[in-house]
Amino acid sequence: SQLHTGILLLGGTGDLARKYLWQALFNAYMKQENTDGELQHTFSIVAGASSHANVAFARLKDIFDNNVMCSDAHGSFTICSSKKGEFYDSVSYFQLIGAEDYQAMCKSLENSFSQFSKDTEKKMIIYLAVPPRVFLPALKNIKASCKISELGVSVKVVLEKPQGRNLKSADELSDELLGMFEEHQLFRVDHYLAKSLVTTILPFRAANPQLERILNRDHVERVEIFLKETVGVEERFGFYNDVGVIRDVFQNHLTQLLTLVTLDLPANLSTSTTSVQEAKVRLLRQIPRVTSQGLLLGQYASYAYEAARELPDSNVTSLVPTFAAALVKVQSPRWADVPFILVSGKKMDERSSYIRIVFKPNRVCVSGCHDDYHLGEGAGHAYRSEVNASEVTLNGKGGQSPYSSPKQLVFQIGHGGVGKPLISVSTSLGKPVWPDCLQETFDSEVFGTLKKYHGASPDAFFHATPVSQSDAYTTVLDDALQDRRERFISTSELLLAWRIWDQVIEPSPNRPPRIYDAGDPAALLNFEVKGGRLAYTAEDRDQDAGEKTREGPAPHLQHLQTPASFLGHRLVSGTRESLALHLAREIETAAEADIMSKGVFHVAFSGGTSPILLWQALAHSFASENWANIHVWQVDERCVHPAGDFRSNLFHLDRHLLRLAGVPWSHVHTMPVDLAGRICDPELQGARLYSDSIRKHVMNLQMDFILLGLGEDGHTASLFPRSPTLSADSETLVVLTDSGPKDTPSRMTMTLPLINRAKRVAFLVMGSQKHAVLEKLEKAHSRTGIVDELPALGVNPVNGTLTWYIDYDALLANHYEEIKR
Ligand SMILES: O=P(O)(O)OC[C@H]1O[C@@H](O)[C@H](O)[C@@H](O)[C@@H]1O
Repeated sequence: SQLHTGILLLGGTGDLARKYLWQALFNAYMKQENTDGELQHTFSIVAGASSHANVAFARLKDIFDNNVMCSDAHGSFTICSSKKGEFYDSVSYFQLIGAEDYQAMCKSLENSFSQFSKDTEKKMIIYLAVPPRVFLPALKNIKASCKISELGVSVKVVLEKPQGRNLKSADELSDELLGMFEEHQLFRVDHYLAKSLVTTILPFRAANPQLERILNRDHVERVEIFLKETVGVEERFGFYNDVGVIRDVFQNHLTQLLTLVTLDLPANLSTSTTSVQEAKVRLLRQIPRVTSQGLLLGQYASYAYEAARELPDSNVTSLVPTFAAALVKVQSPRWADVPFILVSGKKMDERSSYIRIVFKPNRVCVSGCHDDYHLGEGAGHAYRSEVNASEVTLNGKGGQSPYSSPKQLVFQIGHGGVGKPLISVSTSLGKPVWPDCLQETFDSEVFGTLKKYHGASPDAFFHATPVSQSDAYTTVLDDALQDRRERFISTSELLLAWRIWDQVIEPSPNRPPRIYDAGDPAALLNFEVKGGRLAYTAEDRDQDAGEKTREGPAPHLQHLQTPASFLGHRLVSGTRESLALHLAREIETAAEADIMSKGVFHVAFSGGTSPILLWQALAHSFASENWANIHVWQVDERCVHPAGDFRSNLFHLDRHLLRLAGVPWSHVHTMPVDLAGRICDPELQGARLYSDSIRKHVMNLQMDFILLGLGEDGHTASLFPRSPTLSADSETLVVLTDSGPKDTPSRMTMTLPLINRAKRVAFLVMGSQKHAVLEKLEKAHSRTGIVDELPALGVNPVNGTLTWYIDYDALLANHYEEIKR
């Protein structure tokens, strides 16, 4: 008999298709080639996207050259290479924009199906690897234009995430989809379910009834489900900034993993296709919604800085979480009160994804307790069913006590320093039965030099690795081709999973994420489970360990000797993130001292992208009661409408500091560049008005802290080379200037005499593009009359201090790049 499958891949030139789907399609194509079975299975493949065919084919060619590979599994390399050519030639492409494009595409599909006889079974897969806003319009067009069901073709739709933004929108989307297709035609992908190790979880459980008997509240202390990544958002800001970590991985991957270890096993796993989905639905119904008490959020320190470059128009970056930890409960007789701790983050100390089931200690230790397992501080206590002492350590391997490890069952899904995905069972739990899909393993290839694995020696476990190491998308496609639904998400599952996260999904200024440094050397994210709550263990400020790492270079740079001064003034250097945290800390200390002695602190900020990290650090760590005594000023401002123009310094200051920190508006002194809608009109004397405010509020015209930046041409504030404003007399505090780069708005700026009266002045200089100008300053600074060329050299506080904060990129440029490598 014969089977023909037409695959329509929408988003065929996109990121997902490039990274995974074309390879998976090619694997499926080769698999059919290698099968000598009776069934003759042929494919036709149509790709669709919004780009013009010329552009699309160039991309497809590039994908086939660089991303689609022949491997050992494909047999002879020469044959495989020629098959790859054949496969590529068989792909047709359609630019899909309007209805007529869909009609042309459908015609071609219909033609390819009509070539087959009545006896041929015909199937079609519509794979939607496109942003969700395209799902419905694309499907409606296909429904309207393609008459394939009339040709006896059965249709399946494969959908990627995210499906909705919250419960309501997911519900609406599902309604629309179910208006067009039957439930059994919808294949919602969660690629985690198709990871090789994850596919073995249920068979492993079924093969081990003795373990199944202890997978319950009487025996399980807690379950940790972790997905830690070392990468940041990279080139995906457009997607991620709208989504955040909870929508990105909690609602789907982590929730799904939770169901796999907790669902009641269906009686016969292999015979039923829907019973796993049904068991998951029963389980999901027993999970109460996650509340804000059970949730911690974080954002890596350079996120807003990077996002501001990628998405200059967005104003929500400050609250988007890139890290979260959540406490989930399953209110069933089997699992009630067991804490499920779900954690995921970008830019973490290691890449690792796993489910770790920690069993309760079952012995009472009276003496020699150092050999016994315990969770928290103080040995000697034994059986502990409460979780209030369980601290979850995110920084460093496994975060165990120095004592011997607990009994545990670990599903190491990926990475974590081990060479293969593994199921690992503490030897003290007895030897498990490995079903056919797993094979026992213990070799140096797996553990390399790793001494500790989830807090114990690797040989304290029995380990097995999946026999099949297929990549997830190959499995996804294979399942869809074979109509296997158990690893896809049903509509009920999807909606129940959204329900769990619905209350905590929207970022809120009342719950700003904690800012952490990449890799979190200060262990700022470790937390405790206290009753029904999660709480960070480390204070954001005042912690010794944190202090050290914030001030010193990152570990791999410890041998890096940087000078202690620059141009005769104090120099602080570090990575971009550590520098921002350090400077924030110094501003806080200065503010606390001044508020204590005179009740007020006047700080003036420059604009640009460099201070964003600093503002973030200040907004999230600075005690809110202090803001009541702080006045915020602007060093300079561009002549644009401040409210909606991202060129405005105030716009960024507001987005990353003022609105988050709750600075009282009466203390925010914005430069009056917009008076009654007239922008920097000299007649209205905005500069004089700002000078008057300074005279009114600031004793002796002495600002307590002025933050300056440095331009590549040597400018600072808005004092540009060869500008008449450089020779302002000591009574002129603020001026309008149009001496900046051509074609940019003119500006309002503080003058050198005002800046030089300040108590503390800081230059913040970040990025390798600033290296050359720093060298220029060094060479020129002892020359006289140079300020006109390099205005930054005119900054010399008369009675105050000057500190240079320069990040490694700016200070060391290429040399730093080499060291990092
Ligand atoms: O562990 P994997 O397979 O690399 O998957 C993790 C990825 O999963 C994706 O679904 C998320 O959108 C990404 O943000 C995340 O990086």
